[in-house]
Amino acid sequence: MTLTTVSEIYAFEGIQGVYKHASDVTNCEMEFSVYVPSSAALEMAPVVWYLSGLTCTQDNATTKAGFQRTASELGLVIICPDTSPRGETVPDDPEGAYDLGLGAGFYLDATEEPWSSHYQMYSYITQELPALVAEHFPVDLGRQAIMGHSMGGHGALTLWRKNPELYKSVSAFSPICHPIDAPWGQKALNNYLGTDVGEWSNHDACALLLNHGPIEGVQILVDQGMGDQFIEEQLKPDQLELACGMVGQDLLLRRQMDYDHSYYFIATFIEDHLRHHAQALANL
Ligand SMILES: N[C@@H](CCC(=O)N[C@@H](CS)C(=O)NCC(=O)O)C(=O)O
Repeated sequence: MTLTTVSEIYAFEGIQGVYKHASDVTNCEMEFSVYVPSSAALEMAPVVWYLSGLTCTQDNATTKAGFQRTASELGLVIICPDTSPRGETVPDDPEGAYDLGLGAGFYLDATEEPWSSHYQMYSYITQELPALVAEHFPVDLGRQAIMGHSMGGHGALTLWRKNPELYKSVSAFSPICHPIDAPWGQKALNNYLGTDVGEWSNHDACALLLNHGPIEGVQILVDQGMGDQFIEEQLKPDQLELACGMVGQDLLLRRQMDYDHSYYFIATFIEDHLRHHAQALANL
């Protein structure tokens, strides 16, 4: 599969790159970023996938999360995909709202028209992009972790719980924990998957845990700012805590006083998340 380099910049002795490629899965051109630490020249590196939230591209986390210093120290490759398919032919929210369509792929495979021909972000992230990355970068796909923010936190938790054999470690900032019970999630699931609420539960972290049980030996790390304006209506961390408690899933939910939903919050704690993943991946 062909890859085009958009940019490559030297950072903390590694390379922060942005790349684009034609995706057969999302049926359009996609961009993503990869940070490769210098240690990957000697040994294939473990990978952390970072899934972003509503309105984001690969660029937000790459330029604002500040992960490069710790990734370099720990020898982690960090991959930031885009949050949706892109381009003139890709459908968007009819009213131009930020919570559906472009920038709002919700990390699932849409089954409904007009979304299904492009909005296949689940298959893109779990299959097509890893295969492409393995062809072009020094990555050990036997050691993968996944994390994300908000909609990307929902993506990280659901992709992990559906694929524990792929992702050996998981964490999230301010995740949408229970999308079937939140306006952002209900709008997206209704549009992308149709009205069958039974199907929605395959894309809801709380429902997946309750229906399929815990993953032994994995601790979920979640940071949630208590000054986040979306906490009550959209994010519902208490629901995740309840679901984990009910099934015996190990969860470290850190309620961080005063922090909001922004990248300042993420930048403050991302080092802890990368150390959490490095430790889990080192034990494999
Ligand atoms: N634009 C929305 C909020 C969108 C939002 O907060 N997006 C988060 C993810 S859910 C984000 O990361 N935004 C981009 C950024 O801060 O760089 C609003 O005004 O209510």
